[in-house]
Amino acid sequence: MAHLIDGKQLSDQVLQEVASEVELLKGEHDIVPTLAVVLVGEDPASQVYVRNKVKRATEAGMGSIEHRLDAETSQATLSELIDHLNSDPKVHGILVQLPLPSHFNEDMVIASIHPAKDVDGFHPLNVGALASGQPSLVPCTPQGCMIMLHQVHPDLSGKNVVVVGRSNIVGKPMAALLLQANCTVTIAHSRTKNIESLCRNADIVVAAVGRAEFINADWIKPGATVIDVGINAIDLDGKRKLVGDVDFESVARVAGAITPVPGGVGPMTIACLLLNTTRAARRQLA
Ligand SMILES: Nc1nc(=O)c2c([nH]1)NC[C@@H]1CN(c3ccc(C(=O)N[C@@H](CCC(=O)O)C(=O)O)cc3)C=[N+]21
Repeated sequence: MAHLIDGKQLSDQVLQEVASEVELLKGEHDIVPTLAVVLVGEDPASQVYVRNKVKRATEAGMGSIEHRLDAETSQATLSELIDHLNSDPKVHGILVQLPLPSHFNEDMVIASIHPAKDVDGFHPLNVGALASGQPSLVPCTPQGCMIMLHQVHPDLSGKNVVVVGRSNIVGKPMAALLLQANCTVTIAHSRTKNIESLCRNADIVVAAVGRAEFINADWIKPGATVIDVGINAIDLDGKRKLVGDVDFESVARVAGAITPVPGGVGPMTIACLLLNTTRAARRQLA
């Protein structure tokens, strides 16, 4: 059986560090690092994530502000809210929950967030900084994956890594971070040829495709490390169950180390979001 990389436990460690930094910022600078979360529409899964983010922020001693807008909200109204949060000195981080309802231009919304408050790391300025090796605010999920990988591989140098998925929020920034850590990185996607044998040669596979249990044991080199970014709700005997992009049961038998779903990348994403918020707050001191 593969070693289980416990995201819940590791995220608790990160959150303890976050809580200490919050105490410092309060004691030495009299500021309460504060995250504003904007949720448009009623998507039930999004509501769960937002609730978790706010809960963890509170536990770490941080401030949090929730803005819920209904699904019919106009782009102009959302822009006004973001402008307001951009100029509010008590707000250090802004997260607009994605995806937005289809009438929004997501790229425009992301670009309207002040880069210094962009705790998702999605603003073009932060994307460019990461791509050119001057990372500032780094996307939370890839950042969490790197912390998990470092648990198993203190030195990632020279590892062959396949990232399955090329999204702006996971695949691309993940590849940039791995490259910075001196890995040899391949990004695989729906048009990739021989994707299975490609993965089978990898020391590390990062699965971020958004398809339930897509990757099975045949894709994995014995002893490889598998990071499962997927969070898919499936129906099992009439009950809602969360599964990853990896067929955990079969892959855990061949992998050397694997992250579970739930309790893997998800909690690390939230911990890194709050870490980014303290970093943003500290930079805004200057
Ligand atoms: N601007 C933006 N930034 C995001 O970071 C962002 C987003 N939009 N939209 C949605 C996705 C999804 N996401 C998750 C974070 C934590 C868990 C998490 O902690 N999941 C728990 C299980 C939670 C449950 O039971 O449903 C776990 O994996 O153990 C899941 C999903 C952040 N996202």
